[in-house]
Amino acid sequence: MQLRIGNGYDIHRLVPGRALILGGQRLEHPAGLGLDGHSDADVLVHAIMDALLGALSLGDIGLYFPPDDPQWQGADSLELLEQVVALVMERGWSVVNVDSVLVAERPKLKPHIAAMCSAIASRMGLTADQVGVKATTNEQLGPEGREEGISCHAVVLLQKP
Ligand SMILES: Nc1ccn([C@@H]2O[C@H](COP(=O)(O)O)[C@@H](O)[C@H]2O)c(=O)n1
Ligand SMILES: C[C@@]1(CO)OP(=O)(O)OP(=O)(O)OC[C@H]1O
Repeated sequence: MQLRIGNGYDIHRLVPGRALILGGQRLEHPAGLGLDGHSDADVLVHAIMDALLGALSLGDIGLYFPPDDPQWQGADSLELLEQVVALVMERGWSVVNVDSVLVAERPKLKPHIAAMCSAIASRMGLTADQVGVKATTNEQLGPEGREEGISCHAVVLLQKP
């Protein structure tokens, strides 16, 4: 059996007047902020997509969904994730597991983690226990700590018989 590992990272700015969508869940920010981007700016799903592509040296999400292409304006990142998983599966690979960490000062993400795992797992053809989503503050340090943005790191493991 062959194994491949991939890692992904993304960060988006927190701004007024935008929705806050993480792992496909629409959340409320206490200051009414949301994530800016060409798509729905779901940093968690973007980091997972980049980890999947990275595991097979297939480039990054900007290659498949260019940020200057109007086709992806307001895109639902979970739908893009389905397309990236298809690229992986058509090459004979399957996902062993996904792990990720969201860096966000607010809102409290813990109550939403299970829903994020279920939504991501269902779009990836996995069970929720194959998808890890964790959250940490940045202890008020750096851009995430100043609530200028939310970032996410993700890793995936792929296997091929
Ligand atoms: N936006 C967040 C950040 C953190 N959590 C949870 O709180 C725990 C402690 O966070 P620290 O940054 O102080 O280590 C963390 O392990 C998460 O369970 C959260 O729910 N939402
Ligand atoms: C999926 C895309 C599509 O525009 O989303 P964006 O909201 O632009 O987010 P970013 O992580 O900056 O780049 C990835 C893009 O491919």
